[in-house]
Amino acid sequence: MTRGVFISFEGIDGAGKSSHVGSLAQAFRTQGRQVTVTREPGGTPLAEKLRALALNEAMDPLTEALVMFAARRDHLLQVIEPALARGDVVLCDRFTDATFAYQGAGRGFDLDVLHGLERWVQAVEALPAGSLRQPDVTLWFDLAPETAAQRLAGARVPDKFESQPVEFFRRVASGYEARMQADPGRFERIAADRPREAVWQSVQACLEARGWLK
Ligand SMILES: Nc1ncnc2c1ncn2[C@@H]1O[C@H](COP(=O)(O)OP(=O)(O)O)[C@@H](O)[C@H]1O
Ligand SMILES: Cc1cn([C@H]2C[C@H](O)[C@@H](COP(=O)(O)OP(=O)(O)O)O2)c(=O)[nH]c1=O
Repeated sequence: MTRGVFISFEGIDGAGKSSHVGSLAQAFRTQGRQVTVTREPGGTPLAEKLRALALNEAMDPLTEALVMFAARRDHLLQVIEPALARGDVVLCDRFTDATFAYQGAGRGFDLDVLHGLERWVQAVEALPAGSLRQPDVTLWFDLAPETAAQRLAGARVPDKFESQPVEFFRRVASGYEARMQADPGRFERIAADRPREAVWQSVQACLEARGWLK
């Protein structure tokens, strides 16, 4: 049976990642793969309710981290694990790196606590004890916060995170950088400051190089 592949998309708000999720799903489907497209926080009825709270209500950083990980646990068990077990390609718009980048680096919340939550939440039955479910590859759309802010201006009504100042997103970007340093083999850094077509070529090239797209 075909092995499932778990691909996450990361980057600061406005980096341009969502534009490529649908194109990648189409590319995999064209090659005969079943694709599950999903997002975090969200992806299940419960996790979508938690998303609405996390994106719209003020809360302290620990509460925010717990809400993100609670949504993630439900999403993993209900959607991601069954899809991987079926052999699907799972395309997930954000995963745990976003919690380290936004709650950890952005809000300054304790990284040790986040590591602890990661260990609890991402231990799943399909993996041996001690291993965690992580994406097979994480596409990090890297863009200067000023450029992302220009792209977002007028594009949509900002939520709680999108209305943060440029300084916040500088910290978030440094959080992504740190996650990449800690697990370089998992990350593909995509230079997102180029026209959409050039960014798309890079996305395809990364997945071809890993043998997942032909
Ligand atoms: N390569 C690009 N160049 C210019 N604008 C872009 C590019 N990619 C996306 N955009 C625009 O930038 C905004 C944010 O893109 P989006 O895909 O929603 O970002 P994200 O999902 O990372 O928050 C949208 O208005 C989108 O049309
Ligand atoms: C998954 C996750 C997202 N977030 C934030 C990042 C984004 O600002 C927001 C939602 O992400 P996203 O779905 O990318 O927003 P949009 O659909 O508006 O492009 O949640 C966290 O703070 N922590 C997390 O763990």
